[in-house]
Amino acid sequence: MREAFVDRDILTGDDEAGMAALAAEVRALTEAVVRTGVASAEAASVAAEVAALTARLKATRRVHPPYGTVGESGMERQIANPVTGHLNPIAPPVDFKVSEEGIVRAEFTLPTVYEGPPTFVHGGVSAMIMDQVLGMAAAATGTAGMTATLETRYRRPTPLGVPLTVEAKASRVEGRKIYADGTICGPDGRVTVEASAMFIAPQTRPGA
Ligand SMILES: CCCCCCCCCC(=O)SCCNC(=O)CCNC(=O)[C@H](O)C(C)(C)COP(=O)(O)OP(=O)(O)OC[C@H]1O[C@@H](n2cnc3c(N)ncnc32)[C@H](O)[C@@H]1OP(=O)(O)O
Repeated sequence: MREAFVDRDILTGDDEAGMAALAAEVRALTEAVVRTGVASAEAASVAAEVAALTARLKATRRVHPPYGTVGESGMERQIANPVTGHLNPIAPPVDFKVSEEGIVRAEFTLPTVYEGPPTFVHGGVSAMIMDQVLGMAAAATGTAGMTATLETRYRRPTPLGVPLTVEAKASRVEGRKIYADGTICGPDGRVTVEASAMFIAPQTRPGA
């Protein structure tokens, strides 16, 4: 996976904060779009203004999304990650903390833009969040890998607009394979989603 980390611009301090503020506004815009009740003429007028803003941002483009400065983990931070990335408007974003025991945990609330069944979270969104938290739990063993398998068991509908808890931990490492399990719980503490995944670490090249 190391190759994925080369040739990235690294944002620091004010630059990262400015881009995060932009992403937060676009996130709010996205939620406003799916819930707005304005007439179509007003929607068309707003669309023209948004197109002008998009053109301003496209005036300068990076080859790849940037990373943030190296965190306490010693790893570059993927600030445009679609789950955790403050720079990515499609990320909720979810702020994970990793304990010394390797438990990865976050509390988060998902707005309407992630709706699947009426008033509940889309199952693919839950799977995406689980993939991320399980991957981070695997990485907490000291070895990150690519998701090879991801099994989700949807026990109950996951509600929108209320605090949810997600948690994961690696269960074992077998050679290049790292196994992890996790859950999403509703505000009542009951499990809504269980997931298990297996990650495969990159093959070590001779001399690498
Ligand atoms: C702090 C950082 C936190 C990061 C969190 C990130 C979370 C998000 C992670 C992702 O979303 S990654 C994106 C989704 N996953 C992919 O796109 C993976 C696509 N698949 C691949 O790239 C390769 O198939 C893979 C790297 C998974 C494996 O390729 P390899 O060439 O390294 O595997 P290889 O053929 O050498 O097989 C090694 C072992 O794994 C087994 N294996 C390989 N792929 C498998 C698979 N898909 N399912 C089950 N077993 C698999 C294979 O049978 C074999 O078992 P044995 O050693 O027991 O013989």
